[in-house]
Amino acid sequence: MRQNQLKQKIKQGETVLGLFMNCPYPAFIEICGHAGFDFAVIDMEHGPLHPLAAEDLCRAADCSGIAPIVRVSKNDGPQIQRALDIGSAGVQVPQIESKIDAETAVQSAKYSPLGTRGLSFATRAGLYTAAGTNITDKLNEESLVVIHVEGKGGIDNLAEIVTVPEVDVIFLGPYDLSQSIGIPGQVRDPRVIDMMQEAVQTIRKAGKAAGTFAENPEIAQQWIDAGVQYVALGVDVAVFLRACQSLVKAVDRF
Ligand SMILES: C[C@H](O)CC(=O)C(=O)O
Repeated sequence: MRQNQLKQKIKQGETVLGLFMNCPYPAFIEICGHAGFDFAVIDMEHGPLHPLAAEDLCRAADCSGIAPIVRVSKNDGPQIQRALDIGSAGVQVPQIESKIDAETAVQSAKYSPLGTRGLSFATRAGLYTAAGTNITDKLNEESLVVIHVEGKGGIDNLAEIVTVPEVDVIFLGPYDLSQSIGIPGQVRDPRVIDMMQEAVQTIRKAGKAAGTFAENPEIAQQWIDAGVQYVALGVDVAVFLRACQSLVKAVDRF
């Protein structure tokens, strides 16, 4: 899948499946593409990734047609710009609490006239040599903007947040949501699930795509059935941990 096909798929109402990547090893993201994932979230919020490693992950993603999306550590213009300059197909911006937060994220992600993203083509996204050409409209069109609503404040302001143009996906973070209502980590608690289900309806009614995180395929399926289109199924390190645990458990060592 070419990078911009992710956005097309989402716009056509298809469900897309990805996972979070914390590991800097390019082969892992390439393998995820071969496995059939549509996107990988290169996690610069909770992962230990250096920008050079993130750029190599974007490069490796292109080898197997998986769309690399960078999650920045906060709603910060320079970070969002760099994430797109290194060749990601889009950005995920955490902790959006208000309409102004969402507008700020869009401004940082888009070139004029939609935003204030700084312009240099001496970047991977600019193919290093594209100076003098006019591809800002194309890059604006292709870049995917995913915002995280993951606190009670964001949920309270969701009806306004969903009106912001150029936001493609509103990602509900179950862990941060659970923490924001005083039950940290209890992502299967009905209070979290009810809040998320209601949010999915608000997002869909506004014509946006809803996204979320699922720890396993059963939970992913439940959210897909509830109308979530952009599903991050696990985190690379946790997937590796579970695989290691099942190997160790499978051998009888007396
Ligand atoms: C795997 C992610 O960190 C999920 C997330 O953002 C959440 O709050 O949940």
